[in-house]
Amino acid sequence: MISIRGVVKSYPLPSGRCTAVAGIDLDIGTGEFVTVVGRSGSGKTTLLNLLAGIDTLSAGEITVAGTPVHGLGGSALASWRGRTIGLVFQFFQLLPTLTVAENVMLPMDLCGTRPSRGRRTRALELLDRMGIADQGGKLPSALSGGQQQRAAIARALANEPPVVLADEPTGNLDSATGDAVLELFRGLTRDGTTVVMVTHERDVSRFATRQVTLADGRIVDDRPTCAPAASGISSGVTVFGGTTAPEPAEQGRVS
Ligand SMILES: Nc1ncnc2c1ncn2[C@@H]1O[C@H](COP(=O)(O)OP(=O)(O)OP(=O)(O)O)[C@@H](O)[C@H]1O
Repeated sequence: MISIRGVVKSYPLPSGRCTAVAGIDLDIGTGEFVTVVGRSGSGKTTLLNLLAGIDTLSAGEITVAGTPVHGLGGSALASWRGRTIGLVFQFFQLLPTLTVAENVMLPMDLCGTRPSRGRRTRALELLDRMGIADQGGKLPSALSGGQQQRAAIARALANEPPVVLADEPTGNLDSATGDAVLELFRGLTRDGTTVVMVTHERDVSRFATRQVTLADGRIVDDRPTCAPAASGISSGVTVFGGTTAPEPAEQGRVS
């Protein structure tokens, strides 16, 4: 699903060049749940941004779902990203003036996926799957941090992307709510979605299938984890909404 070959990313600085990614080769298969860990400044976010085509390569090649990302630009890149990549961020990045349902509809609006009548239905289905069906009409600011991240994940899934890229998605959540997010990602992989997640937390091996460690822009470790088989989404289980993420724990989250 993802092929990374000889990837380098450097930034010009007044004092010289900063090499954030210093030569990475990596293959990630369909349905893998890969965590990318490493010290601050090791190049994790840069690598994720390169995968999403948010940043441009200095050297090398990246192919995602059969498309050479390095060969795309402008509207073709934006269209490809909208249909292929679901992005999840630490601070949710929901548009504050749109309702939660409208936020989830946004990727479909931008990419023209589904007839416009079907977009709201799809958004409400996704919110239901995330356990926040009753929050669709509210503005994001009315939701807890955990609920906002569920909404952001619903938005990321709107166009049924084969790849989800998440940058510290649990960094702003308490541990129970964060675990529920990780459980959700694990459930997605059962349906064949590939998940790559940057995290500072090393103790996520029970959710992910593989852990890649970066140092100074290079891979210094790449190993399978002992995560049990994925479950959840495809079996119809609501990952959130009280079954695996009890509300009392979420009330303690940072919002
Ligand atoms: N736009 C930029 N211009 C110049 N240098 C940059 C830029 N973006 C990142 N860097 C540098 O590249 C290196 C890698 O940064 P990156 O954000 O990828 O690391 P990270 O592992 O994600 O760090 P953290 O865990 O703190 O988020 C750092 O030295 C950073 O200062």
